[in-house]
Amino acid sequence: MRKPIQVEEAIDRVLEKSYEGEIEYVSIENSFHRVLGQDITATTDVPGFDRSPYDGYAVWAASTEAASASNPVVLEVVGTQGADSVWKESLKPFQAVKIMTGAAIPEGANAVIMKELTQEFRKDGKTYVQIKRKVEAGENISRIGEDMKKGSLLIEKGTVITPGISAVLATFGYHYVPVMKSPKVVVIATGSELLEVYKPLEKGKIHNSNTYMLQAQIFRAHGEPILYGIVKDTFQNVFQAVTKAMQMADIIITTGGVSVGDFDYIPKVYEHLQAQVLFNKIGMRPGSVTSAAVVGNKILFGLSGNPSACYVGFELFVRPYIRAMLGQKNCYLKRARAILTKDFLKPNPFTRFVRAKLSYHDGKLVADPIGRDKSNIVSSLIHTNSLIVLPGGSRGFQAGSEVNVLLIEDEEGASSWL
Ligand SMILES: Nc1nc2c(c(=O)[nH]1)N[C@H]1C(S)=C(S)[C@@H](COP(=O)(O)OP(=O)(O)OC[C@H]3O[C@@H](n4cnc5c(N)ncnc54)[C@H](O)[C@@H]3O)O[C@H]1N2
Ligand code: MOO
Ligand SMILES: [Mg+2]
Repeated sequence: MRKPIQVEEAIDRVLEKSYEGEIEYVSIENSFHRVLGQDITATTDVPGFDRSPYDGYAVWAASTEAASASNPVVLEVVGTQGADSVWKESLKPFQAVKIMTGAAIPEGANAVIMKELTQEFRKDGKTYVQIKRKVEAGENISRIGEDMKKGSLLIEKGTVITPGISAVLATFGYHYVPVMKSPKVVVIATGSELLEVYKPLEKGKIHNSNTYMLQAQIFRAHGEPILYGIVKDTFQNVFQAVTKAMQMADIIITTGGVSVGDFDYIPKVYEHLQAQVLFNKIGMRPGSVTSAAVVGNKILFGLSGNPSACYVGFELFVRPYIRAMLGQKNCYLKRARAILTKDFLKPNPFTRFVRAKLSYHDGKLVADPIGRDKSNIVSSLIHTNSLIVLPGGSRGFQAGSEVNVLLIEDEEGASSWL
C-alpha cells in the first residue's frame, strides 16, 4: 500500500536531498541565459571619470554668471576633448573646451553647456563661443560612480543572465563569466507501446512524446538534458537503463511504469537499487503516482507516463531540485492570485493542478483553464504557462473566484510554497 503525502511535503523531501552544483567559466559570448555562479560586485566605479553627457562646451560655470539673451558672454575655445583628442591642459576662467558626449571633463571645468545653446565663431585666427544662458556649477556632468559604485553588490549568484546583465558583465571586462554548471538530467521513456518519433504509427502504439516535452522543460529549467531514449517494459531493461543512466547524470527521470500495472517496474527497480524512496504517492491530481528516490547523491524521479501528469510532476518536483543545484535561493515556483475564467465544479478530494493560460485582461490577472483536464491529455499543454492550484476537499470553484496560480515561465521562483 502506498501512503499519499502532501505536495509541499514532497517538495521539501526532494529539496532536503539537494546540493549545490559546481561553477564553470564560459566566454561572455556563450553566457546568455546561463545562471550566474557568483555574486557580481562592481570592480570599478562606472563611469570611471566625470564625463559629459552632451556634445557641447566644458566651462568654468562662473564665467557664464552674467550671460543672458541680451548680454551673451564670449569664451575662447582653447581645445577639443573627444575620445581620441585629449586636451591635457587646465581650463582657465573665460575659456571653453569643445567636448564630445562621453568625454572626460577637463581640469578646471565644472559644467557643460549643450552645443544647441551656443554659437561658435572665429575672429583673428582664434575660435570663440557665444553663450546666452548662465550655467550652474555641476550642470551636465555625469559624475564618477553615479551609475555603479566600486564594491557595490549588483547581481546575485543564481540569477539568470539577461541582456542587461550581459551589458554589466562586459562593462566590468568579464571575458569569461562564472556560471553554474547545468545539472545533467537524463530522460528514460519506459513503455513497450512507444514508437520513435520518426517511425510510422502502428495500431495500439503511440509516439514517444514525453521525452521531447521533458527535454524542453529541462532546457527551460536551465538543466542539460540527456535523452536515453525508449526502454521496453521488462524489469531487466528498465533496471539496466536506470543503472546506466545513473552514470550519465545527476538527476534521472523515468516516465511511465510507476503505477500498479503488471508492467509498471519502477517501484521494483527502486527496491533492487536499495534506493531510499522519498515518496511514491502524492495527494494531488494529476500525477498522484509520482515517485522519487535517492541512491547516494543521485536522485531518481519516477514521473507518470501520462503526458499532463508527467509535465506537472516535472514542474512541481524536478524543477525545484534543479534550482537548488543551480545555487538559486528561490527554489519553489512563483505564485500569483488570479481570477478564474470558467467554472470548475468537480469536487476535489486531492489538490488539483489545472493547466492554465494566465494573462492580463482589463488590467487584471486572469487564469483560463485549458482544454480537457485529464492526465492523459497532450493538447492542454499547448497554451499552458501556469498551473491553477485548487486545494483538496473543496466542492469546486466558480468562475470569478480568486485562485492561486503557479507560474511556469518565470525565472525568479519563490522562497516558499503557497
Ligand atoms: N489501478 C490503478 N491504475 C492506475 C492508477 C492507480 O492508482 N491504480 N493510477 C493512474 C494514474 S493516476 C496514472 S497517472 C497512471 C500512471 O501510469 P504509469 O506512470 O505507470 O505510466 P504507464 O502505465 O507506463 O503509461 C500511462 C499512459 O501514458 C502513456 N505514455 C507512457 N509513456 C509515454 C511517453 N513517453 N510519451 C507519451 N505517452 C506516454 C502510456 O501509453 C499510457 O497511456 O496510471 C493510472 N492507472
Ligand atoms: O494522477 Mo494520474 O497521475 O494523472 O491521473
Ligand atoms: Mg502503468
